[in-house]
Amino acid sequence: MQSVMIGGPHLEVDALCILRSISPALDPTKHKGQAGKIAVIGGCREYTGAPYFAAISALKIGADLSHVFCTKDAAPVIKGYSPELIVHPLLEESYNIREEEKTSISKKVLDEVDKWMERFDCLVIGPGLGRDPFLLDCVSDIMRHARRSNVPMVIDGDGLFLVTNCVDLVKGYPLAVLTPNVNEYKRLVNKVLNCEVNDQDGPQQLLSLAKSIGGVTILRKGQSDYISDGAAVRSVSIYGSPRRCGGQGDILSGSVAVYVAWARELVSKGKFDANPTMLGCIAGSTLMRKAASVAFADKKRSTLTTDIIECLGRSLEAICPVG
Ligand SMILES: NC(=O)C1=CN([C@@H]2O[C@H](COP(=O)(O)OP(=O)(O)OC[C@H]3O[C@@H](n4cnc5c(N)ncnc54)[C@H](O)[C@@H]3O)[C@@H](O)[C@H]2O)[C@@H](O)CC1
Ligand SMILES: Nc1ncnc2c1ncn2[C@@H]1O[C@H](COP(=O)(O)OP(=O)(O)OP(=O)(O)O)[C@@H](O)[C@H]1O
Ligand SMILES: [Mg+2]
Repeated sequence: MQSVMIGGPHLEVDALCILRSISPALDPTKHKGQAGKIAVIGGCREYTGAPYFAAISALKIGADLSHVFCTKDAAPVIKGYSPELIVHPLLEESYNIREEEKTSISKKVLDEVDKWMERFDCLVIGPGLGRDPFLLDCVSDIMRHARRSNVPMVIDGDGLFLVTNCVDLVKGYPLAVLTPNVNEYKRLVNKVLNCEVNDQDGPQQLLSLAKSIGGVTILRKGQSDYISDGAAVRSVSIYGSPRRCGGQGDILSGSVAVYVAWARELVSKGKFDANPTMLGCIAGSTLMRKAASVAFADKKRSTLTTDIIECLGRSLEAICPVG
């Protein structure tokens, strides 16, 4: 069993070693699906880019199948971005339904999503989800079902808005990963720890937050990404770019989802002695930051999220050649 050193007394980890150890070889004996099946739950009338960014990033990193569960308005738009994605127009927003049909529709949404649930190796909940109360209630039920099926879930974007207002959805669930940005982290600390973010001892506060929620892994995004499961704290500072265009967190959520799925399989086979969600966050963050640096080297100030997505493949190849 390879007990990968995921950081000594200091917090920085050997991120490249972990990324190489988790990235699977392309095994000719494997069949479609075995390299990972990811589902993004997000995409509404207001946002269609974020779920696309998360889902296509998962595919470009190496998942075999990438699904998007979104609202009927968002589906044709996201389908139009790419034939590679399997887009399910199943979610509903309040403006589109009558009060008296809410119960039947939320049951129908849950039944439809549930038909797929067991097949997924990791969910990404929140990119471009929006904040419609009815939609968020349906997603809450989907999360409860995912927990019962032991499906890992990366919570990002408006999924963090949902979880911050209802922490019990992830409380005590070790397969939950939260990926807050600066705003989302501040709101989570305010709500759960009932205090302000204190960067005098940021890692300790992050560890307390993860411990207080119980079991979850939190990836606090920033100039360095800090990661804690309530037991340990690690950081990833390698690579990265000074460009802060919107959408990079969506790439990260798709990247972490694939790596959590791959790490979980290796840990279940006894090949690693570490928390798969910690490993997945370290690897997912490293690859996203490498791709951002490669894209920035080329596009500089005009670097966009779509440029970074196009650099995912060559960035992984540079670190972990497919041979
Ligand atoms: N191209 C796209 O489609 C993109 C869509 N995105 C999606 O946009 C949505 C919002 O993401 P952001 O990164 O902008 O979210 P933020 O939480 O950083 O900010 C959203 C806005 O809402 C406010 N806000 C958020 N939560 C609040 C709360 N609880 N109380 C009061 N004000 C609050 C913030 O101050 C800010 O003005 C997410 O679903 C995200 O996935 C982003 O990922 C960027 C790219
Ligand atoms: N100041 C920074 N310097 C270098 N890299 C950064 C910096 N801030 C964030 N990052 C990197 O960019 C990634 C995305 O973080 P960001 O804070 O942009 O997420 P976000 O706001 O959720 O993005 P999105 O617009 O997709 O919602 C992080 O994983 C982190 O590695
Ligand atoms: Mg975000």
